[in-house]
Amino acid sequence: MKLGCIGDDFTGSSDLANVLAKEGMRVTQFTGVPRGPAPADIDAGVVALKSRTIPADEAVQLSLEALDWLRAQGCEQIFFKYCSTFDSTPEGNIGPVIDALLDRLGTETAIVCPAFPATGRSVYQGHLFVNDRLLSDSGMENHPLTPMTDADIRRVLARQTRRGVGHVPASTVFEGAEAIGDAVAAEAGAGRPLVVVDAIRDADLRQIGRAARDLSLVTGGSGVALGLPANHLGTDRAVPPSESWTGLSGPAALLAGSASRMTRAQIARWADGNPAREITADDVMQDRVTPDTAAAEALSCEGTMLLYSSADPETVKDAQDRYGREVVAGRLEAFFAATARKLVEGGVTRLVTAGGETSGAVVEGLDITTLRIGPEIAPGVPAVAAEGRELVLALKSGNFGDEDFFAKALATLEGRT
Ligand SMILES: Nc1ncnc2c1ncn2[C@@H]1O[C@H](COP(=O)(O)OP(=O)(O)OP(=O)(O)O)[C@@H](O)[C@H]1O
Ligand SMILES: O=C(O)[C@@H](O)C(=O)CO
Repeated sequence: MKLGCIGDDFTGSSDLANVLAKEGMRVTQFTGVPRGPAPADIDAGVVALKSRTIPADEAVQLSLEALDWLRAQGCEQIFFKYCSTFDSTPEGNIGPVIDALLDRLGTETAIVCPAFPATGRSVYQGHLFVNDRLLSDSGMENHPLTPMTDADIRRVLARQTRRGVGHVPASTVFEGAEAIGDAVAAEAGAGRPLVVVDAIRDADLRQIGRAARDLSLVTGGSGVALGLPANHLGTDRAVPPSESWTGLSGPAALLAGSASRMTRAQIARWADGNPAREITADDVMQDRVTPDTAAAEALSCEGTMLLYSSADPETVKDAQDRYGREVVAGRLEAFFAATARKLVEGGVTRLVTAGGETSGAVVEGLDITTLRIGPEIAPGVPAVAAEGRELVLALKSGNFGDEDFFAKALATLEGRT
């Protein structure tokens, strides 16, 4: 294995694996740090952690365990994947994890680049945009767990790290890999080794990837991984996942715990003509709906049932105020994990989950250890197959996909691409 990756959530990890697979790498996604060795025939491994919103010291600990395992597998370069909207709290976990990885690697410099133009996320003058909005005005300011109220990534990161934060502006990025490499080195030399690099197009990301060839640690959204496979692979490219994917037919179910704008629009589209059942925070907190009853309803309905807790920001905030943010999130995630288990026991072979935390809870709840990467359903969302099981999934980040994502995902999971 040449490229070792650590993802801070499960949807983000499959987003990254998708980019690497499309660029010709043989990639496997692991749930947490594997106990045994990696398969011998892979170019990249993505260790998916559920570390985005846990306490910073726990995120650091898990990330270091992942790093140690990846280095033991012979990885030459480490990639730390976080969200393209830089989801984090003022305490972290992005800064503390980067600091710890650099310390353990015995090096100082890392690129920081959340840009992912295919999904509208660009970094310009150190500020993160979602389409034509600053991050802080994109809806992310209302995120249930990591509200993002500052679009200046340099400032956000500076609050989380003990290292200096530098910047390479777009004007330098447009000059290409050599200029980027020189500018990164100059920032590091000036005591600012965590270097936020502007990127607005895939072409920029490819140049940044070339410039990062000799860095032990690269960090960012999946976009900046676009340029990395070329550094590691010769002409020996894997068969594209779309060509080897067969999919599975059989019963399906949709589970949505993301409160993001796009997921809510996707739910509205699906619910217009298909079975859909809202699970409120009160339903779960007061045991009015249990995994048994929800799964039984989904398994017995005509068509594919969508179970969703997703709600508008006011409703989510109201539930958080009454029950506590972590408590309600934890109970809902446990509910979806247990429901997924019942659904799979009941014969479901295709499962779509929306929301990073929700997807992480479901994958862990299903005891899936290894995921094979299939074809792309939407930018940032591949179909994936649970190794050794009759189960295919789509783990969708909250804001990814367009309004008819659920229908598209079910078709791709069935092999109808
Ligand atoms: N009705 C609700 N009330 C309170 N909390 C909720 C409600 N519905 C979902 N949540 C919680 O909000 C969190 C949403 O996070 P999740 O990562 O699943 O979605 P997301 O942040 O939109 O996705 P992504 O991280 O991929 O962008 C989860 O912890 C979930 O349990
Ligand atoms: O980078 C992104 O936006 C996604 O892969 C993600 O991490 C959302 O949870």
